[in-house]
Amino acid sequence: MTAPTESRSAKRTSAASEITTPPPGATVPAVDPAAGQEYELSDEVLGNECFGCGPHVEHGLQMKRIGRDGTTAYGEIVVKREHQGAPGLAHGGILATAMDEILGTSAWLTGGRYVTGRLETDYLAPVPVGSTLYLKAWCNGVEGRKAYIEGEGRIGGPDGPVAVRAAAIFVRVPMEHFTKQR
Ligand SMILES: CCCCC/C=C\C/C=C\C/C=C\C/C=C\CCCC(=O)SCCNC(=O)CCNC(=O)[C@H](O)C(C)(C)COP(=O)(O)OP(=O)(O)OC[C@H]1O[C@@H](n2cnc3c(N)ncnc32)[C@H](O)[C@@H]1OP(=O)(O)O
Repeated sequence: MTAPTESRSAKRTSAASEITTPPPGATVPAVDPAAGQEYELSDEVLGNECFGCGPHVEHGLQMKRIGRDGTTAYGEIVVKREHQGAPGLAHGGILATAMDEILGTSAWLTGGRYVTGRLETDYLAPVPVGSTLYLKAWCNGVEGRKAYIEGEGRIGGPDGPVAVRAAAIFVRVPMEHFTKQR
């Protein structure tokens, strides 16, 4: 019989796998003022029908972008009944969506237009319905069209317990990526 071991997620301090860890030489771009402009405009420009951040999407996450520092983005959501999986607890897919939204925000802060290519999520603690999840995401590096972004969600506030961690590759796309589908 083998001795019980600490859970893998408890030992890990980052959600990033080999795939979502930037290669040597990837750099974090200095913030382009134009990217900041997109960010300030985001509620007006995209915050309409977005499930993640649209302020009027009734059962959406209505994530609020509450701050930035360079390419680091801060946000928060309140977990609603409509976001449940197990009774009284947030659905894992909803939490992944919240992470996608805040990580995507950090990617856009690097100065390009990005879509999610790969998203990895670690769930560390259950998130009760009614709680506020405080979200933070930062850029670990950009190489070619790929931005390597990481983040976390904490229950109750910026110093609350970490409930979710995520790491992702966002891929830079031209504007036509969005316009040609319509
Ligand atoms: C999204 C918001 C748009 C609204 C715009 C308006 C205003 C914006 C204002 C503010 C925005 C603020 C925040 C945004 C917030 C949230 C974001 C939510 C994001 C989403 O919810 S977005 C939806 C889900 N997302 C998709 O719908 C993508 C579907 N997909 C594709 O459209 C293609 O698949 C694509 C384009 C990804 C690549 O296709 P492609 O042909 O252009 O390029 P290619 O395949 O060559 O990949 C190039 C390099 O990326 C590597 N690569 C690609 N995929 C990878 C993977 N999975 N794992 C590891 N590496 C990967 C390759 O390995 C290669 O690497 P290398 O260069 O080293 O060879």
